[in-house]
Amino acid sequence: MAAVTSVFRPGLFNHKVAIVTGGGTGIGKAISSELLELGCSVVISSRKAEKLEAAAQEMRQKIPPSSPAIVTPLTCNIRSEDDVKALVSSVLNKYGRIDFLVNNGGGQFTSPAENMSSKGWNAVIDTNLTGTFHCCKEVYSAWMKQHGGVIINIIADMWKGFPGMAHTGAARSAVDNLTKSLSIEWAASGVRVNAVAPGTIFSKTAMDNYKELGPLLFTKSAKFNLAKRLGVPEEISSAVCFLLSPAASYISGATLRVDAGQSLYHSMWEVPDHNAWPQAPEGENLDALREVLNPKSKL
Ligand SMILES: CCCCC/C=C/C(=O)SCCNC(=O)CCNC(=O)[C@H](O)C(C)(C)COP(=O)(O)OP(=O)(O)OC[C@H]1O[C@@H](n2cnc3c(N)ncnc32)[C@H](O)[C@@H]1OP(=O)(O)O
Ligand SMILES: NC(=O)C1=CN([C@@H]2O[C@H](COP(=O)(O)OP(=O)(O)OC[C@H]3O[C@@H](n4cnc5c(N)ncnc54)[C@H](OP(=O)(O)O)[C@@H]3O)[C@@H](O)[C@H]2O)C=CC1
Repeated sequence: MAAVTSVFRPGLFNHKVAIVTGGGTGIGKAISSELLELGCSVVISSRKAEKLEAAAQEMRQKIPPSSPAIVTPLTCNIRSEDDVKALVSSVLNKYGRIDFLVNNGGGQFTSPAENMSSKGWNAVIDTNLTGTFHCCKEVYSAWMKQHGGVIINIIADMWKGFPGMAHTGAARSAVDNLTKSLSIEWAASGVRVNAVAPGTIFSKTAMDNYKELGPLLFTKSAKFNLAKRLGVPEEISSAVCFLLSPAASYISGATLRVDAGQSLYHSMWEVPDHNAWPQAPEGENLDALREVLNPKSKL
């Protein structure tokens, strides 16, 4: 299979250093691979050491000889502040700098809100909101406050609510807002903070997260955007690389929707037909509406 090649200039990120959470799979793997190709050393980080090591091995094979970049796998559960502190400290000990942070690690399960346990709700909020906060805060305090840098938060298409995944919708909306707050608070340190909101992006790992429901969820979702197809992780990676690059030097506090217009289009969530809604108030407008709906009716 042909390798994807970055549209950006080789050497664009030579000698820069990035942390990409969830960097060993799906979207994070595409981002890490593109950064490595462009000369940026990348620390890929998530909870499972074996998975990370395998991903790092695969990435090493693909770094072009012209790139000075190194990939380092380091485990970290972003839900734990201590883990995040240890990660940032290890990166600074090894590389002496952190130019970019990509908060990509995260996820959720599908469930109607009424069936979510408090533990399940908290797992998703802790991962996607608090985990992102931990990483932003630690990288800022330990490095970017003095040296500047760029942070990208990966969120989701939660603009019209997120039925079936209400926990993640709430967490990602919060991260959208956090992105704006941090961009203002940290501007004077030369830190840009932006977010990317992907549409439905296919990767094997993303689909497998939903077990037997995965293939149906992803295939069904393909028609709910203007492209009439699913996105792939490389289409998120190029947007992230743009926002990290000097080409985005005047962009901060923004969220870029990379969703082929999915968020403008209709939702895949069907509201069943029902008669449970309160009736409209009687009056001339309702009478006129009845006439339109049923012209022969005697009102
Ligand atoms: C077309 C549809 C998709 C469109 C949008 C796509 C968006 C994507 O984000 S795709 C990427 C998907 N990838 C992931 O979600 C990967 C990361 N996800 C996770 O790690 C989990 O989903 C997590 C965030 C919930 C964390 O899980 P875990 O580490 O196992 O958490 P805990 O062991 O601490 O306990 C969790 C607690 O949460 C509840 N729970 C977890 N999974 C489910 C489930 N499948 N169904 C119902 N409930 C679940 C449950 O209460 C767990 O507690 P216990 O019952 O005691 O185990
Ligand atoms: N694919 C899609 O359609 C969309 C994805 N997104 C978001 O994009 C991001 C990447 O998802 P995608 O690549 O598609 O799916 P993946 O399931 O492949 O990636 C999720 C990554 O997050 C890591 N992760 C999960 N929990 C933690 C944690 N507590 N600490 C550290 N790392 C963690 C996982 O690694 P490990 O389990 O080893 O910790 C994994 O590498 C996620 O935040 C996802 O929710 C947003 C919108 C749409």
